[in-house]
Amino acid sequence: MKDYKALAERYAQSLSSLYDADESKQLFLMAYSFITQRKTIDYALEKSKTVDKNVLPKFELILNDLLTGKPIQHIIGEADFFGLRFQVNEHTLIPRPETEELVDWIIRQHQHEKSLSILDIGTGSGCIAITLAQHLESARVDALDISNAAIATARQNANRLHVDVNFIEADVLEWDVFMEQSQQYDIIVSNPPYITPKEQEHMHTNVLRYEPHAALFVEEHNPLLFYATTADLAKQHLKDGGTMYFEINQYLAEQTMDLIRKKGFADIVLRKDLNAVERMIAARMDF
Ligand SMILES: C[S@@+](CC[C@H](N)C(=O)[O-])C[C@H]1O[C@@H](n2cnc3c(N)ncnc32)[C@H](O)[C@@H]1O
Repeated sequence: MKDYKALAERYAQSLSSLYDADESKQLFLMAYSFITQRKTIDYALEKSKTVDKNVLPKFELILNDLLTGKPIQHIIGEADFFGLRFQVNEHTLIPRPETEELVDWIIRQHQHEKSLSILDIGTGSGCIAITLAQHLESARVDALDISNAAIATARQNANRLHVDVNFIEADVLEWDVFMEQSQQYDIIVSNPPYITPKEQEHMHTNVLRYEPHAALFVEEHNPLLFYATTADLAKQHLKDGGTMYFEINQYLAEQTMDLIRKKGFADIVLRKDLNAVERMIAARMDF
């Protein structure tokens, strides 16, 4: 580990200042390239020039964060999602590639429809809501989350990306109190918390240490609570012919399908992600 750090420092000194980006980010990328071996030393050298000595302390900090396993996205404060760059922090889940697949599915299904109304439940960084608003022509998008801090971050992301989304701070479990009957949607989508406490032991410690637990975990005795709640909400607030989309827990795929069936939905489709894991569901109301 120590040699590794020394090696990274040595190469950081000859890091290029050709980039316009923030120096610490350059240094981070250098260090990261060594730590992950994703980029070769040749790549680093090709970009090399002498780096200002004043920057080295920053490099130390970044490198130490990396060595303790802090996610890259939290170090640079950004994550890529569907070709867009989102600000992320300790209050928001880092958007995942599986969720990009869910969004891709929705866009392909609805790209030729105009004036869609969409509700994203548990928006976090806003990645689903903002990406859909950007890709689906003239869509009107509402997005809710229980976390005030997540909503603030999502709002900043929408502003930075020049996308119009109506953010609502609310607890979805109380939807029947705050939602007006007139709010009707073509699409209701949710990537809710779905990990049971028992699954924690198989999870990477960095996820447990750095990501918001309220975004990840449900209670052991009621792991499908958010799916049942959203299905009830959708029965009242999906337009005739509207579709509900979920990201799901792969270990609870059958139970989630059963639940949605029992709630009266039809045309239920279970879809695998690129890793062949049962990861998402679409369903229509059987009116
Ligand atoms: C798995 S994260 C998904 C974040 C984002 N949509 C994504 O796909 O990256 C679940 C989100 O649900 C929110 N959440 C948890 N409990 C909630 C509740 N009762 N009502 C509304 N949102 C809730 C969390 O704050 C978190 O942002």
